Amino acid sequence: MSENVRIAIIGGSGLYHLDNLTFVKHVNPETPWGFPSSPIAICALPSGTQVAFLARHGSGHTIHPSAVPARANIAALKSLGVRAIVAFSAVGSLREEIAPGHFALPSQIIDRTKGVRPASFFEGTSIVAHASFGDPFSNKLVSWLEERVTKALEQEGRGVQLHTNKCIVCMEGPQFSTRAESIMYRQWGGDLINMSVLPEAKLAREAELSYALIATATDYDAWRPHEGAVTAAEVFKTLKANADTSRHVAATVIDELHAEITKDGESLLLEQVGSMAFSIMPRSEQQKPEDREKLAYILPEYFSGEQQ
Ligand SMILES: CSC[C@H]1O[C@H](OP(=O)(O)O)[C@H](O)[C@@H]1O
Ligand SMILES: Nc1ncnc2[nH]cnc12
Repeated sequence: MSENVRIAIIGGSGLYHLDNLTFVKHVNPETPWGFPSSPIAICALPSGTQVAFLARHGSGHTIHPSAVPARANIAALKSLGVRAIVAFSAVGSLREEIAPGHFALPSQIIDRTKGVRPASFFEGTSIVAHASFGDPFSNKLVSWLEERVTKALEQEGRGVQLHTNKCIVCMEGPQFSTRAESIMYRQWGGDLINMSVLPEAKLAREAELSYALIATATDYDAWRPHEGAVTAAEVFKTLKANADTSRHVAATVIDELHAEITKDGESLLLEQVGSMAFSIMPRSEQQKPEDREKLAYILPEYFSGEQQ
């Protein structure tokens, strides 16, 4: 079910719709990994450019971070024709200078999930692949966004600062970290913490989609010695303002991003396209046809048609 939509926005806690854009319709593709978190809203800018919006935890925030159907989400977006994802996430700050209300573009991830989330499209199949993940975000998309998001924040005029080149820790949750863990993550080089960037970023990589995260800080987690540890109530205080700014940022960058990724010739922003060619283990004689069919949903270039 291909729509004429090349960009997706994934909304996290507090960001459940893009009501600053014109709603066109909902689509709800069933993928080989089930249905996405909620129906995907196709929205339009005044120029006519369309964007797919998906609420990570469902539109009523009913899905726990460990239970987000990330494979279905990424597969569904790819099936619509999406090539680049800009994901938003409410995060804790592990650094004094990243205050609640600030935004950040991370460039690295430390994985503290506990192996309970399916993290690969290849899991459970007869096909083995090892995607390259040293640079877990699409560097070109991230640096492209840096300038545009900075401009969008200045234009909004609320004084929201953008931090770049940060490292985000992804923990399992749903409980927040202990003080000891929070201090340890700082020592490891962590700057931000959330419960959602993984496996989302890994799956986007396997599906050859460009993926960047805009982290929106809500709290200082639990590392500050003379301050209380984070509570959900504290997070809620900044969610609405962060969501308003996120909608403004999204609406500001989408047209230019769409033009960039659909321009003639190789777009600089589609650096992931073709990357899985060297990640799939080549001894293909024993690959099961039903597994190839399943994987063709996200990677038709490699798995549809006759086995080589
Ligand atoms: C509501 S606090 C914890 C919750 O918020 C973040 O969600 P998201 O990344 O979808 O914005 C964090 O990752 C946790 O899931
Ligand atoms: N302190 C925190 N830890 C994990 N996820 C979060 N999301 C928002 N704040 C968080």
